[in-house]
Amino acid sequence: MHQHIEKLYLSAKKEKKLIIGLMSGTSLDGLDIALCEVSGQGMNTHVDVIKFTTVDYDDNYKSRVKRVFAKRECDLEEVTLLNPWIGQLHGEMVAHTLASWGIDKEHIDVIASHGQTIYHCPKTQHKRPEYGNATLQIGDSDHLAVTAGITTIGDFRQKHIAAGGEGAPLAVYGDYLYFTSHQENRILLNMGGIANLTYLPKSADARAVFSSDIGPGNTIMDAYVQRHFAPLQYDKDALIASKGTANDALLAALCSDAFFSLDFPKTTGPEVFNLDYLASAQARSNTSDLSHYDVMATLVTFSALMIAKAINQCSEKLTDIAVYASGGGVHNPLLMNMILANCPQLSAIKNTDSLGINPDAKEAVLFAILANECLSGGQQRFGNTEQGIPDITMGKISFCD
Ligand SMILES: Nc1ncnc2c1ncn2[C@@H]1O[C@H](COP(=O)(O)OP(=O)(O)OP(=O)(O)O)[C@@H](O)[C@H]1O
Ligand SMILES: CC(=O)N[C@H]1[C@@H]2OC[C@@H](O2)[C@@H](O)[C@@H]1O[C@H](C)C(=O)O
Repeated sequence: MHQHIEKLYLSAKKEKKLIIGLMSGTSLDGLDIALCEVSGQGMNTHVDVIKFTTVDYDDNYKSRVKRVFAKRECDLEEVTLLNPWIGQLHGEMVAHTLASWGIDKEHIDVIASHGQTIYHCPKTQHKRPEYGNATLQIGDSDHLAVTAGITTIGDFRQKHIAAGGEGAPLAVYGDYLYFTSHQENRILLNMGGIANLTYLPKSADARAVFSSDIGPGNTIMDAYVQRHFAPLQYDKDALIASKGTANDALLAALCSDAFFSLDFPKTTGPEVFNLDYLASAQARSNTSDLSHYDVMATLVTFSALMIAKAINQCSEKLTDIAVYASGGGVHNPLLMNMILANCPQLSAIKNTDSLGINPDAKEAVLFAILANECLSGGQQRFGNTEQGIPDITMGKISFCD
């Protein structure tokens, strides 16, 4: 037997594994690295996040990725060069982080790598009947594995599409396995660049759960701040938006996109919700001369209203429901207060800290759970392909030499 297959086989049988979950999201802020001790599988999965950090991307990374990120047209040579370059960079980031934690790579069973999404394109978006759903993550895991010297499981989204899904949100798998409660109905809300939610009724009926993207979380706000308030990268603590007033006409134009009328589950990305989307809404609503502060106030209201609408749609069927938030949006007080104000059935929105997972680490933990399922799971049945949850094992395995 090949030594790597044998090592993986032994890892798969272990009671507890050390898995590094990696997430590089649509905000391009940094690489989230979660060192997780994972035990069990399926509904018996247990995760302890032993260490967590975000390694910030420098301007060089951001500007290189932005040349191709969410762009319909770009230089194909650039994409080809970025694919190994990001994989190597992520490998170096993991190696440096492990060294700073004083942890030997030999103790790590596998890395679970999301890669960097550069284009997401479900059928509802491209509307070309000859093609199916599609998404592209780069930062190839062979390069990551060789650089870090650790077996890496990556490219999780393609199997989801191959089995009939849109390649996202994959959150439903981890959320169902880790956050399902028999005591309360839950919504897990994540607000990164794009906001999404997972609906987890306490019946724990796998055919009733689903995850769906909602629309923008921070992505348009971040892009606007980067263009008009450089060198700021985002509206820290909503200091900019708090100085403005939301404009009703612009808000109505922003909320009118057909995406918001589609049923759950659905997916989207910065390919749709970007500065061009904002400019078009401003042109249609005659609000192109609004102050930057008023635009920011409108954008945060837009995100909050669409998120609240999605929560309200989920809670229609259930009277008591608890919402647990994660992602960088939890740090935006204006966003959080506006969501709560528009969900009259909720007395509070907690964050996933209260369920044992740091809200900034949650997506990286998800990929550690998916890697654990790839190695030791595979028995969980959702019976729910039409809700975007095919019963599949995701991830491709890259050995380190
Ligand atoms: N203190 C803060 N105040 C306001 N916003 C904040 C704060 N901290 C983080 N954010 C927002 O959170 C964003 C990062 O969120 P996160 O890391 O969850 O995104 P991501 O994982 O890249 O996105 P996605 O989940 O869509 O892939 C920042 O770009 C910023 O907009
Ligand atoms: C294609 C892609 O990278 N989508 C991301 C993005 O970021 C949030 C939202 O859009 C979600 O659908 C997804 O990530 C999370 C981790 C998911 O798949 O659940």
